[in-house]
Amino acid sequence: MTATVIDGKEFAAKVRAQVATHVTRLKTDHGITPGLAVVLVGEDPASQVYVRSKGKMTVEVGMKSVEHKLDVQTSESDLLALIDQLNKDPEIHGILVQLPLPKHLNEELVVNSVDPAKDVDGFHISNVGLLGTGQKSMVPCTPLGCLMMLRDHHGSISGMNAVVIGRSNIVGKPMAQLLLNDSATVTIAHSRTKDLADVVRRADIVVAAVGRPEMVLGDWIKPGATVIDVGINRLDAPEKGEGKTKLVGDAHYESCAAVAGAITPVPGGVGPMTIACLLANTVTACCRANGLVEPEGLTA
Ligand SMILES: Nc1nc(=O)c2c([nH]1)NC[C@@H]1CN(c3ccc(C(=O)N[C@@H](CCC(=O)O)C(=O)O)cc3)C=[N+]21
Repeated sequence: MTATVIDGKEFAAKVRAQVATHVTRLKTDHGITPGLAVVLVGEDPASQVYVRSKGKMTVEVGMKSVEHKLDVQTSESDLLALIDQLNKDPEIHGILVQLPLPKHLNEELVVNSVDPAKDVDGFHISNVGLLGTGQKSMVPCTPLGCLMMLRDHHGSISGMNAVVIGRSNIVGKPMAQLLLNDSATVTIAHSRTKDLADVVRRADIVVAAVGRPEMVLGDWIKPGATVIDVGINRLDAPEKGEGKTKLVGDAHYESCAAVAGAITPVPGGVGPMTIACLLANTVTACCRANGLVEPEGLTA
């Protein structure tokens, strides 16, 4: 069997088009422009590229984009003061603090200082608790994007066996909660799981989010299963020329695609959906802030 490729790039473009429609409606019917603020501390080149592409797409869907680039040595109190200012700013509906932060800053404290209603990353402890109890919350962008692709591909995932590999607060844990809320049978596995290959072989849905390049192999995959590859690993690619690099996922694409029923590629899979969901979350936050009906299909 050769897997159906789930095209995250195409799907993300559709999600962004839906977002744009809602932005237009908010502007023309209510005179409101959703605004997203992104805070970047330090000058990590990969983060800068990512922040730029977010800013561009935010503007493309008609929203207001604000970028705050702070020096790598910014103090915690200065960062918290900026977050406080953004929390109070009525033109800002979503706030994202790019992670990881430089070592001298307390990430938990910073994340929990964002107004939960503007927490478009869904990392605030209130949103984590709401998601964990099946209540309305802001949902982390990467898992939300994965859920949208799974729902689209399968219609319903109720009763399916899902194995999430990885237990991070950013992907693994919220992914498991979302799958559970959709009535999948969920196993959270990780690098220390005993007989990991055998655990994965039972899965109808495999979400690979361990952060180890090409770790999940084709012979771990149940024939016909769906593989969602969250990993984005940049590896040296001397075969492409000196100094060249390539992106690979946490799943070994060729061997998995030979067995799976469906698979997301890297690049062009989960990554673009993450950004689309960030924009979707900003519209959702804007609607909730203004007591308006929130868009269907853009939330969990
Ligand atoms: N508070 C916070 N929220 C985040 O959501 C967050 C963050 N911090 N820190 C950094 C990571 C990284 N991240 C990516 C999103 C999309 C692509 C993406 O679209 N990647 C393209 C490839 C891009 C390329 O070619 O390099 C793809 O997979 O097709 C990548 C990386 C969000 N992050």
